[in-house]
Amino acid sequence: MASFMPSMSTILSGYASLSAAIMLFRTILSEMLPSQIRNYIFSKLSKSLFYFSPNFTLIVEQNWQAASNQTFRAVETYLPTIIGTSADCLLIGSHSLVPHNLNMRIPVGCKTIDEFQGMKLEWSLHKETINSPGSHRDEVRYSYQLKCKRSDREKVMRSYLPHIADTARSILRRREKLHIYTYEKNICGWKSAVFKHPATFATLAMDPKSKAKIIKDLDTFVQQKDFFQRVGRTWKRGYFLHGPPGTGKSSLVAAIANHQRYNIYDLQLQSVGSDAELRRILTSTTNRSILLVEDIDCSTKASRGRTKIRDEQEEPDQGELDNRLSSSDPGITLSGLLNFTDGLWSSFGDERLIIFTTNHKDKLDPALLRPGRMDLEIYMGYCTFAVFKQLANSYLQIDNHHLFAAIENLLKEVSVTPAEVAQQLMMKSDELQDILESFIEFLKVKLRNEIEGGN
Ligand SMILES: Nc1ncnc2c1ncn2[C@@H]1O[C@H](COP(=O)(O)OP(=O)(O)OP(=O)(O)O)[C@@H](O)[C@H]1O
Repeated sequence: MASFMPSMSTILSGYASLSAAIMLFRTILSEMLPSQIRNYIFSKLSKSLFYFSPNFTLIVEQNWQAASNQTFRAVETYLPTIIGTSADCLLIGSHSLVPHNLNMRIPVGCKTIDEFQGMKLEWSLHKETINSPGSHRDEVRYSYQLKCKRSDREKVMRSYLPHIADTARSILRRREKLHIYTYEKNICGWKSAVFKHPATFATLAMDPKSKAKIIKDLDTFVQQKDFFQRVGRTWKRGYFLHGPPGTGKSSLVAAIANHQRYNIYDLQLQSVGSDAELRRILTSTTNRSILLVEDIDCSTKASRGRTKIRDEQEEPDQGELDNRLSSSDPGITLSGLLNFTDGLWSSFGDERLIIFTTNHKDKLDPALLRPGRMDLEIYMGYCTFAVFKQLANSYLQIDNHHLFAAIENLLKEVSVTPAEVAQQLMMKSDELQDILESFIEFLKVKLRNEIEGGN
């Protein structure tokens, strides 16, 4: 046994040779190699050594308890900011040919290293295809994996993950591109497109007091996180927009999205088969977004059913209403809809707006508009003189004109929508006088038709 043991002098001489070799190697590196090559070798060496040391893995899946996982979203937003030379492969793409406008992500199976407060953190993206029984379509799920040293685990949880959440939040707040999502029944999910609607509160013509009230409401809402938490309510707000077609309801939604920098989930309730499907769809929406249900009067069995029921009896109880609405044909029930404004909707998500629009408020079930359900009711009406002046300022860049008095008088008598006024003011002529005279003529004809139609 002793014969296999090296002697002390052998160990010492071996140690001396190794030290000399390391010193020589370091001298060669620092004196003979340029600093860039030196740094490159050190970074490769430390990266290789690091690969052997991580022994703790954190997994961030796309969904968390049946809803979209906000940590996944934060990581997805954060990683492009740290992808540097350490990534072995990159996924790139863009929505325009503007130089420097490339988006970067790590592709599935590739790795990138982040450094934070002296820790090395290795990220990778993974994909899993799940064959759900009874469904003809495979489900694809993504997850991020974070590998680090076990000894760094506490620091990762305490400092690194909050750092990712903070960075992602501030990126999302000044996100350049907004998206509009529409629900596609055939893929059972949301399909996104870049949202580029130019409407803003500056271009939207509406009663100045109402406009100021909405802007104040929105600005207050974003600052109320602590308030909602304190009073035990979900951080959400509901707006109900109504008025005739062409009065700017969609433009107002776009102005709100641009003001808040919120994505829009545009939900056509007709495309949703059942309350269960509605719940699934809604839990896959993200925070800081608008859930938009346009033309709610013609999109639910809730509103259609009500008319039928109203003919039969005055106040059906909720259970009866559900049964009637769901027994024959599938679709969303009134209670399903109310569940996402009050019940279910209140139980998940942060910083969300829900907006219903209709051209026919009178066709809606009053239960939808009961106090406490929608926080703000906004009427978008026919063009008043104040609204006309805003449109004239936008389209013609004028604040006054001697023909304004005639227009003011006519607008008191004619029902004309801002969309119609905008169309008239876009008339192709260099002469302001021609445009306004032609607009006056348009109003007179409309007035004549209204009078004749009324007789
Ligand atoms: N209040 C307004 N301010 C500025 N432009 C407006 C306004 N209302 C309408 N417009 C112009 O008319 C177009 C159509 O308006 P918009 O679609 O917003 O009306 P709407 O009330 O949503 O109509 P609908 O009920 O038919 O969907 C807009 O793209 C915009 O150019």
